[in-house]
Amino acid sequence: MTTPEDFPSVWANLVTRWVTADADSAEFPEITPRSRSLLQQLDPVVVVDGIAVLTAPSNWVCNETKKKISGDISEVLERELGYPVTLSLSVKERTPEPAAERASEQSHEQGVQQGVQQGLQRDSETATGQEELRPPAGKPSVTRVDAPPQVVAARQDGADGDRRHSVFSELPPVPPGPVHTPDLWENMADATFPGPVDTAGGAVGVQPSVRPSSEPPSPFTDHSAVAEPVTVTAGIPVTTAATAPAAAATHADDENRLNPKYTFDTFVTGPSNQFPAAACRAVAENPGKAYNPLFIYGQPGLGKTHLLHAIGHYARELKPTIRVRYVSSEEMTNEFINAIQGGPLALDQFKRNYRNLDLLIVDDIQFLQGKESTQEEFFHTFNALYQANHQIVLSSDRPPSQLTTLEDRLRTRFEGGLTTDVKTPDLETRMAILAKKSQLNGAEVPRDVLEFIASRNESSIRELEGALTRVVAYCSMTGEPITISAAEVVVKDILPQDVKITSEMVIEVISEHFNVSLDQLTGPSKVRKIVTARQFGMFLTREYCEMSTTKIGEVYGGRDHTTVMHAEKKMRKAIQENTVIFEQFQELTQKIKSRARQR
Ligand SMILES: Nc1ncnc2c1ncn2[C@@H]1O[C@H](COP(=O)(O)OP(=O)(O)OP(=O)(O)O)[C@@H](O)[C@H]1O
Repeated sequence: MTTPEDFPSVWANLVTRWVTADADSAEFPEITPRSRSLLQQLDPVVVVDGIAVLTAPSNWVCNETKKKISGDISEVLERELGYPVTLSLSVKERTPEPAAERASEQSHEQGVQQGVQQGLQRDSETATGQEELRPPAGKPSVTRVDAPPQVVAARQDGADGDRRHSVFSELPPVPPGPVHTPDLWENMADATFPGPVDTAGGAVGVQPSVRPSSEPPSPFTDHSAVAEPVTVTAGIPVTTAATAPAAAATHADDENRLNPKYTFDTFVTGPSNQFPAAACRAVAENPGKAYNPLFIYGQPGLGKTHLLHAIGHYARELKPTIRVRYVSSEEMTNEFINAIQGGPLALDQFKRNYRNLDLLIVDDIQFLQGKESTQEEFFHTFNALYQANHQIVLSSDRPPSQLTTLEDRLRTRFEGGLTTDVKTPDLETRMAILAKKSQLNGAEVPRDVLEFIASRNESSIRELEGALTRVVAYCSMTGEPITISAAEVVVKDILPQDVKITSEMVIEVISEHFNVSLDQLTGPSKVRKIVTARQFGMFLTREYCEMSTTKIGEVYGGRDHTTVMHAEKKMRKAIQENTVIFEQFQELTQKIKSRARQR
């Protein structure tokens, strides 16, 4: 396996073979003289968790490479390394004084850091019409982890899992001091997330969204807040809240990432979720003592994320100094890669961020599957927190026993506490949830309309919320009162029961409707029509296919999950604000659903 250390030599060897290969070589795609020159100007930095980081000497080289040979590079690297690779390409920063060697190193590191961040957060590229960089169409973006050198060394020790040294195992102790800092949300909620939006007399609210990597779309949600990876400064082992230092504690509350709308107060309980909700409350009341770890699983869209955030809020309400952090496993992986790029200080800081917590909440842990080095680090973080009686809460779309490609030692840890599942809610509960959502968003929706919507789908609250939003938006736009007949117009084709929609069906309909090919949808084109079609496709897939943003990104040409999140956010907003888009959306939905019924 290629380690991050090996990557520069692997790259050098690859480039040499490629540029000297015959035009009809079976091993390498044909390369033009210009592409050859581009290739030779790239510097390899690292490959971690399936992301290969390269830097270019200038913007021009960077952009040309993205345009001309990024697909070929991914393909060739994938063959060479034996697993799918996503490219992260950035411009190597220049230092003003060439003699200042250290300055140059630092700026190179910054460039690398940016490179990883750019690679991992590509939604802004889509937003601004810049080039995207991705592996060839149909290839997954990040599926495999190369262990960092330290981790590999630890494995070669042959020590067992518990006693293995992690890359972060030898770190300085924490100096004492208080930990509480003001809640970022308290200060930022208004600025970041608009309040209820009144559309023509209606009451369509816009909720905050803070789930950076795999946030399920709420129909009232503005997904503009894609969280940035964290960059901090020094590393420490686990300590108790009472002894942690002020200086070291700035991160915990600022970075807790709790969505203010997801509390126990806004969570509706019923037979389907009573037990997990009670377990979550117990954990918030007695972190580290009640059930540790608490593992919640269930189908997408049934409220796991909501419960996870609620634990964090309630725990902080009961004990304001508690250090809490909510993170998705994808975000954690991204931070880990950034930390590796940042060198020892950043790695130490990464460790501090996680091991200095009293309550660590990790959502969608299934995405850790296949990411070996992140798993390795998480294993040590888990042990450190657990041994210090600090609480860990995890969620997944499946029980630990079905996380088949997760390392056994991690799976065993997950199974060591309380495992509980959120089930599909009954009609009463679904109605109560919709009523709560309407009330929270200031929309007055009659009970019979709530029942009508709630009875159309039982497997995803997210989908029901989507239908509710559309009904409210439709009535606002047309000035009609919210009645069953108005709801029927909107909902009849978007929530038919017993119809399974696949991403392939969505793509077929999108291709026909916009007259774009599959290659165009999954390719790099930035032509407006194709971008619109692609964004509609991603959004509709997210709405109807119960697929994570990561999986959807893979289907659409190996794009990053943040690109999908961006598309979702944009479409959701457009549907609520623009009648033409709303109608287009209705039409597409109708076509997709009727295609699904024909199969
Ligand atoms: N019991 C409930 N009470 C109130 N809202 C709920 C409830 N269950 C689900 N929801 C709402 O449904 C939406 C989707 O829920 P959530 O994101 O928590 O699902 P999830 O199970 O984490 O999905 P995924 O597995 O895709 O991450 C959210 O807006 C959430 O507030």
